[in-house]
Amino acid sequence: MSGGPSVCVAGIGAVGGTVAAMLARAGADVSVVARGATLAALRADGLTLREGGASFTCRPRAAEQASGPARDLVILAVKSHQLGAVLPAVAPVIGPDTLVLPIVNGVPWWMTLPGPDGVKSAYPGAANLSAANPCIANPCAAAGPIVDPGGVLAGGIAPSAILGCVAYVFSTMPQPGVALCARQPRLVLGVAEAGASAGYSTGPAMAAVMDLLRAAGILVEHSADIRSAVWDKVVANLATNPLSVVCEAPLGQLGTDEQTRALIAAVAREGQQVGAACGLHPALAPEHLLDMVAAAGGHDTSMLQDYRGRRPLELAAIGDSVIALARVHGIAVPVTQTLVRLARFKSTADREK
Ligand SMILES: NC(=O)C1=CN([C@@H]2O[C@H](COP(=O)(O)OP(=O)(O)OC[C@H]3O[C@@H](n4cnc5c(N)ncnc54)[C@H](OP(=O)(O)O)[C@@H]3O)[C@@H](O)[C@H]2O)C=CC1
Ligand SMILES: CC(C)(CO)C(=O)C(=O)O
Repeated sequence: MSGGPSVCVAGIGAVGGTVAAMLARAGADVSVVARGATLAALRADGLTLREGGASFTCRPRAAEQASGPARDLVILAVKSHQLGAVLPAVAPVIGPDTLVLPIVNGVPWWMTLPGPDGVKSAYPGAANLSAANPCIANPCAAAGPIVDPGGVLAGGIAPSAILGCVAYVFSTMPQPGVALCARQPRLVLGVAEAGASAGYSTGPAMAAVMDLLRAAGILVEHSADIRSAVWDKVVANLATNPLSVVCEAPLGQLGTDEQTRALIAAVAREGQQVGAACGLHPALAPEHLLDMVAAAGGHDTSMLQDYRGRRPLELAAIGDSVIALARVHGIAVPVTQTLVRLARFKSTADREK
């Protein structure tokens, strides 16, 4: 990345709106991909970020389809199940030197996870990936088809371009084009693909992205084991997001009530067992997770925001993928399954009314 970095942010909701505005405020050349009411609001009134008592408005170039020269950085900030559909809108600005930063919850499509036999199985992108990149020996066999149906993402984004990312963000979008950020966003970044040790050179470019994000006011950490860092966040979301929908309660309430604390701890333990069986090293102790949840106060999880907005829930990447991996490894996850089922029932039943 040289000169002024150019960034395209796809998905201007709570997270994309926050990050795009922070980058624009720091002087980056920001363009955005948006649609519908959000696109109309961006064109009419620009993008506004509210944090603390402050408000900042910028006017990034906004379109349904990105165009122009390849960008230094493309940020994907849509729900996991929306990634496949948004990819064609940003593909024209992903060049050979573009880095792609997905700020997305759940088990990521790029994550390599061996099955119990350590052998790759029928993951749709597996054949292509392995031919293009011999380092990807064991794509996430059980979760791949769930988080990347048809292998669209695996086939469309070079593994070496992807920056692994874990997002600790507390944002909402109360009206189209207006992002509300409750506390300073924190991102953990790491080389996503399995081939770091085999000559991929995302290191210096990743450092430039980290500097850019820091200059924008985001807390940025590096993880040498991004897959385990991702798993900690998967577990946190698994333990709180479906439960937040079932209870229709903000995080702080879930983290202080004895009944819901017991459920959070039970799901966290199940999720950690699955991660450990996948060869990961989850480090987030259930007690620490409970403290974090209790400290989150009145914030609604992104899944509860979707439920309240009558939008589909991100249950595939956050719930189904973990349940599928548990099945492959022969691990029982009864509390997780129950909460995922209840959240799905509740959201589907409500949307059908
Ligand atoms: N909100 C939060 O605080 C946190 C969220 N996350 C994760 O970050 C990711 C993004 O979440 P969040 O920002 O909350 O989600 P939002 O639903 O608020 O934002 C997603 C945005 O992407 C847009 N979008 C989706 N598909 C397309 C498309 N094809 N073309 C153009 N725009 C599109 C949506 O538009 P439309 O409204 O038209 O569908 C929406 O504006 C998720 O994985 C979430 O779990 C992680 C940490 C915290
Ligand atoms: C729990 C939280 C807010 C943490 O960043 C999150 O990831 C979400 O809302 O989905």
